[in-house]
Amino acid sequence: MSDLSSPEVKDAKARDNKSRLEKVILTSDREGGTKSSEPLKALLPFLLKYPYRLGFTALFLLVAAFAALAIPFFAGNIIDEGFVTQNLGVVNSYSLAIIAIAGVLAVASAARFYFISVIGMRVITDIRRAVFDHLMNMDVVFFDTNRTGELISRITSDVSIVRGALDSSLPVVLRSGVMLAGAVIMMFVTSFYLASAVVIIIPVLVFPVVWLGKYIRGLSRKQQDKIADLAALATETFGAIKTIKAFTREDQRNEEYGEYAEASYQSEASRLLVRAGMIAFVIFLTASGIVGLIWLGTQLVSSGQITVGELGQFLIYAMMATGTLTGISEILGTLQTVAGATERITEILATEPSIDAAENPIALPVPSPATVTFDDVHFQYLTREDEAVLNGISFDVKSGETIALVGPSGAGKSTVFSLLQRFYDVSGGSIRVDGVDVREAEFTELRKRFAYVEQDAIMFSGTIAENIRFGKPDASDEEVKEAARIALVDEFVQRLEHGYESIVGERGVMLSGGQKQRVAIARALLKDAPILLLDEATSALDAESETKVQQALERLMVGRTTLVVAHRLATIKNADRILVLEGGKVIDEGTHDQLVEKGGRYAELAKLQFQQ
Ligand SMILES: Nc1ncnc2c1ncn2[C@@H]1O[C@H](COP(=O)(O)OP(=O)(O)OP(=O)(O)O)[C@@H](O)[C@H]1O
Repeated sequence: MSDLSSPEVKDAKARDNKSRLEKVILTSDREGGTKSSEPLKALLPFLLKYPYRLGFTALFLLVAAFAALAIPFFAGNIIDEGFVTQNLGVVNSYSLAIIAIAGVLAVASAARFYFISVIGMRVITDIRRAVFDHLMNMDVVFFDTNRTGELISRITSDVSIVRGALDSSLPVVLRSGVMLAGAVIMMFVTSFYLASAVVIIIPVLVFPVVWLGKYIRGLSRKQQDKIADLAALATETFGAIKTIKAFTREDQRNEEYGEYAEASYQSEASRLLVRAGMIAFVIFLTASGIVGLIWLGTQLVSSGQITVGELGQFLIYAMMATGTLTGISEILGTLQTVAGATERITEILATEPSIDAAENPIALPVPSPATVTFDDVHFQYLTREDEAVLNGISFDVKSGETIALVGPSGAGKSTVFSLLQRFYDVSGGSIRVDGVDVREAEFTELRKRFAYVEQDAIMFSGTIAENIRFGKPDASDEEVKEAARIALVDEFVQRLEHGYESIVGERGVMLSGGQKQRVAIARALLKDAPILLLDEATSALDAESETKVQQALERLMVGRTTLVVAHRLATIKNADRILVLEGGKVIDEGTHDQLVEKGGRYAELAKLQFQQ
């Protein structure tokens, strides 16, 4: 104890807690976004997984670009030979050549479109799966800290933005890049003098475009953050719709949503304004450049330095080049949005669990002795460092014993369950399950030892059968029905039109509180774990439901070691031992009768809590 309270130890622990907490917090929420200028690079590993498809895309891209570049060359020759020298035979063959090239261009463009769109969708699917997989492996602290709606927004809205870019912007950028290079080369081949004039204009266009692009990226990031705020607010609101209606808070929620939506609109409007300015700038400069070229070209034609056909040919190449520049400038704006979105997605991938898996896990003994030991356990939540929830708790639960945890609200009873399943790590002391420190055991193996019945029975959208089968995915229909029968689910299912195939609704809204609890008990029965963690519901059920749930629970407890956060006198009386928790410590221990006789804190609590 003395070690734990020394200032050095406390400092070291505070530092350790801070670094563990930082690992799970999304960067943008921590410091308003990273300043890294290259979040798009994070997409590369996802793209490079498909070298063949990329190869085909590049091939068709080049074929299409060459075909497009060849057309003006023949067109120039048609002008010179057809108009100027009136050689109509050559015009015919050039025309046929142009049609053949157009055919190649058409096929190559279609193939390029197909390959690149499919890669885009493939990459997006991979990203979505990688992010969800990562989230599934994050610990409870992560979900305590980050808003659900925000996470949903990142894996839907942000991922869609990246998808849009891979689908439409990336092909244009690649195509424009190749076309620009090809057009510039052909311009030099056609007229070195005129091409040099163009090369002077390009940087004047490119620099402001790049500079504005960076500015737009900041704005896009802000816009996406605002959308995440919207999603977070909506998710919370829909999840609490009854409370909101009961407290008649619809207007307030509407107002808040309106504020966020307007803020999102404002930041998008400023981004669009900058982009619009950028487009105007580029169009004006390119148009002026073309006029300048025509003027210069006409001088060269009249002085006989180039032919009319060459000037026509050159102008088509110049327009192609400036056309691609206009496209690129628009897309640079889009790419900045994508960079913002990619950043928000990769931030999720960069988070790490605050709890480390055991490096060399120790196997839990088989068969399970079903024992639990708390040895001087200290604990505070990382997110609330100054509040010690458990302050040196020690107790043993023997095989087959039923232990009731009682204590005032906030005493840390549910926390004991979270620690047992290693949702959080203890700050001091140790917890052993079946003789093995929970930090040394493998997560899945440890969690298989427990059947956890939560205070609010959690239901998943789907049927009653699916909800029960959650306890053992490979259970046969017979096993599901058997569990349902023991947990007294069968009784009410019989009365439903679709029986076990009845839909429970989102979060089980179509079932009553007592029915949900019985489904949760059937689920736990099916899991058939050796240790039962039971967080009894505090919400009052009617007498009949209460009795049914109680009966179902008693059947579930048979032959299992049970730890129960008890709110019912019946449970308390049946317990082998009661642990009284208060101020983060076990302040008393014994059977109900012993503790009542003692007349201490338990007697007071019992009087208040279990009078009825
Ligand atoms: N995820 C969390 N993050 C931070 N603090 C938490 C978290 N969960 C619980 N706490 C705090 O830890 C303390 C113990 O909570 P716990 O839920 O274990 O109490 P309890 O004894 O089960 O209470 P009740 O009987 O009201 O359910 C409380 O002060 C609570 O505010």
